[in-house]
Order: sequence, then structure tokens, then C-alpha cells
Amino acid sequence: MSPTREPGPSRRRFLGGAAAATAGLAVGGAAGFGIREATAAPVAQAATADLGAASVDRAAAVVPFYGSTQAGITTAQQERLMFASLDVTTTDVQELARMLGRWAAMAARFTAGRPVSDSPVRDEQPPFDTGEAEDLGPHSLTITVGFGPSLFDDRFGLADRMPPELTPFGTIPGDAVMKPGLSDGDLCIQACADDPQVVFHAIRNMVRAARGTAVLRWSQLGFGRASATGAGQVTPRNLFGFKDGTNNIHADDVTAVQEQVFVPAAADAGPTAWMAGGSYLVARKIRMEIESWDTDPLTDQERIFGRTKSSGAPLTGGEEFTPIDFAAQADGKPVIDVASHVRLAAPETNGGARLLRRGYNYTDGQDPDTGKLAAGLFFIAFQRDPQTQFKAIQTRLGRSDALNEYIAHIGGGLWACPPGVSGAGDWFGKGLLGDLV
Ligand SMILES: C=CC1=C(C)c2cc3[nH]c(cc4nc(cc5[nH]c(cc1n2)c(C)c5CCC(=O)O)C(CCC(=O)O)=C4C)c(C)c3C=C
Ligand SMILES: [Fe+2]
Repeated sequence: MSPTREPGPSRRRFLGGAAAATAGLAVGGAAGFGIREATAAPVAQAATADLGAASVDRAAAVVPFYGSTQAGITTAQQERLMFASLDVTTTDVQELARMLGRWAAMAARFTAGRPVSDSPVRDEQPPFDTGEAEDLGPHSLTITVGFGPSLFDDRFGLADRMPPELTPFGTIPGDAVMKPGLSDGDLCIQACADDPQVVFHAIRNMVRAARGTAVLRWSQLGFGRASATGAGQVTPRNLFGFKDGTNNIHADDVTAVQEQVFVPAAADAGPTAWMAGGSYLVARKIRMEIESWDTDPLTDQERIFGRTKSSGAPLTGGEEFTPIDFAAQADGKPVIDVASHVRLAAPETNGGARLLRRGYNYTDGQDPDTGKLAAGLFFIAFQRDPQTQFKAIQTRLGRSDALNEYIAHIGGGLWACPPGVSGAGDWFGKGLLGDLV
């Protein structure tokens, strides 16, 4: 059965109170109420009538959901994140596919500023939509879905469809204190937007629609972008106060995006051909020892990164975007320290490997055991091959980075984000599961 066809009784039971809403989604998807037909503007304009023009524009801004690649990768990075990792609880591949179909239909609606369903709610039913984003507008919401290595175990017979790029890293340098409860998961959802309640609403309702098929394993809120993904974006600062994202892959660098971010179609890809147009997401929850950092002298902070704190310029001179001169010497020593973060992370020292970084600053409040701020960087990077990109770079950083004294990787994971949803009737991972349902 097609995941976007109207559900039978078992799905209604499994969805409980939201059954009619998601039934409406499935039928509506086939009938074409996706973003191409929908216009978010009336919703957002009505919702933000009391705000200034700039706010209205920002609230009403729509990032198209349908496309050959998923949104939320090269999309100009939004200000807010909610990231969720889920474990699949069913062994029925049809149920899994139906859920991914519901997620696609919901994502099409949410990114257009629409609720779960337009159907009227009967008084004796729970509302189809939880409601907290009703007056907000889409705020450039993107929803990006990925599949973890554990989805390819023996539950669904997918082992031969797992790309070698998705092989778990094992314990690499810097991973000694990773917490299982903050790591991995069969599925991930990255929701990004310029409003915190919009991203929360998207994840909350998608987790709700997964009930009976998948459960939340762990999640993370990010309060401010810690990267720039477009040439026009101002480079933001991380919680150590440094500009972060200067040498990132920017969306308008077409060659880098093609060569480093998206999986190309390959004639010999065989059972892993479903990943053509996809990208691999690596997430790392990196705790930053803010209180210790704040006692470190400025010159040492700048030595650690290899860049000037105020302007972001390399210590070898120029302005923020001046190329770093790794060969420069002063007093017989390299100007860019051999243990500096930029030297060890640079493509020049990693066989040309680069990452499209899309991380967020986070805080979980205060650590009750230490009294210190529980804060850091929720690092997210997209790439074509995480084995030769993230794993290779992190192996060098984990061994020698001067920054390691002030950070600890405490969670994260690796997911394969399939290509984009092409239109109504398509769904996340149809190329992976479509012939099994
Ligand atoms: C394995 C990949 C990386 C991890 C983990 C990582 C953690 C991390 N980074 C910063 C701050 C900065 N990183 C910067 C550059 C940079 N970092 C990585 C990779 C990882 N960082 C790369 C590939 C690069 C680009 C290197 C280059 O090509 O020059 C910078 C400099 C500014 C910039 O280019 O973005 C900063 C600052 C923190 C705080 C952190 C963990 C908490
Ligand atoms: Fe970095």
C-alpha cells in the first residue's frame, strides 16, 4: 500500500485522536495541497498584523519544501533549531513507510505555515494540531529527515541497502565521554526556523504522529546559529566569542556543494542508489567549558583557534576572509600554531576534505552537579562521505586540537538524509522503502 494512500483501520487505531487529521494529510497530499498549491502568506500576514513590515516578512518567509534535495542543508541557516532522534518501535515496514508519508505531508504543510489539518475538529476529539504555532507564520521553517545506521539492522531487511558511508565510526579520538542516552537513533529530524516555537511545534507534532511506530530517544534545542551557510550571511559567534563559519561551505559555492555535500548518482551504486541527491548528517553535542575558557588570556584563546577574536581574521593577517597562510613563521615558529583548531581542521591538512557546518549554540541551563553552565555547540555538518570528511577531520582534532582542553563531545550521531521529496505522493525515503510496501 502506498504510504500516501488513505489509511485502513489499523492506522486509525494507531494514530488515536489524530487519526482523522493525518488521514486528511494522506488524502490531501495525493490531492495536491502541498506547498506548490499552498500560499503561506495569508496565514502569516493575518498572524502578524500587529508587527512591523520586516517582522511580517520574516514571519511569512517560506523555504520551499519540495525539491531534488532536502531543505535545511544549503538553506541559509535560520536562527533556531530543534533536533530530534527517534527509535522505531514497529517491525512492520508498511507502518514505518506510512509514518514517513505522514511526516512528508506534515512537513509540506508546516513549512507553508499551515497546521496538521484543515478539517473541522469535533468537540469530543483532541485537536488535530497542538496549536502553539497557529499565529506565528512559517519563519523559513525547514524539516530535514535522516536514517541512522541502526535502521539497517535485521528488522526491515535493509542490510544490503546500507551505504558503506553510513558505517558507525566506533570510538574515535574525542569520543571517550559520549553518552548513549544522547547519541544515535534510527531516525532524526532537524527542524530549523527563525522562531523557537515554530521548530518546537514541528517536532512535537511529528513525534505525536509517530506514536506506535517510533518514539523520541533524545532531542536538543539550539538558540542561535553558530555558522553561516550563505555568502550574504553575517558570520555569527559561538559561545567562546569567536566568529564561527568563516571558512564554511557556502551555498553559492556550487563546486564545493557538488563535490563535498551531496551524494552523486553513480551507475554502479546498486542497492544504495537511493542516496543519490542525499547527504550525510553528523551531529555532535559538544559541551564547552565556558568558565575555564573565560580565565584564558586573549592571546592564548587566539592561538587556540588561529584567528583574531574580534575580527575573525587569521593570525597571519588581513581581514576575516583573507586566506590563512599556514607556512608563515615568526621567531622561527609557525604563526598558526601546530595544535590550532583551524590548522588541524583545514582542508589543506585533511586531503581537501571540507564540511558544510550548520551548528547551533545551546544551553541546558546549569549542571546541578557542578553549578557550571551546561552549554556548548550543537555541531551539525553535512557531507557526501562522513568517513573521509567528518571522521577524518575529527580524528585529527581529537588527537591534537588545543581546543580539547575546553570542550567535550557528549552526544550525537550519524544519519543518511535521503534526497528531497519531489512532490505530493512522494515521501522521505521512498527510494529506500518504496518497493517493500
Ligand atoms: C570534526 C569537525 C569539527 C568539530 C567537531 C569542530 C568543533 C568546533 N569548532 C569550533 C570553532 C571554530 N571552528 C572553526 C573552523 C572549522 N572547524 C571545523 C571542523 C570542526 N569544528 C572546520 C572544518 C573548520 C574550517 C577550517 C578551515 O577551513 O579553515 C573556526 C574558525 C572560523 C571558521 O572557519 O568557521 C572556529 C571559531 C568550536 C567552538 C568547536 C567545538 C565546540
Ligand atoms: Fe571548528
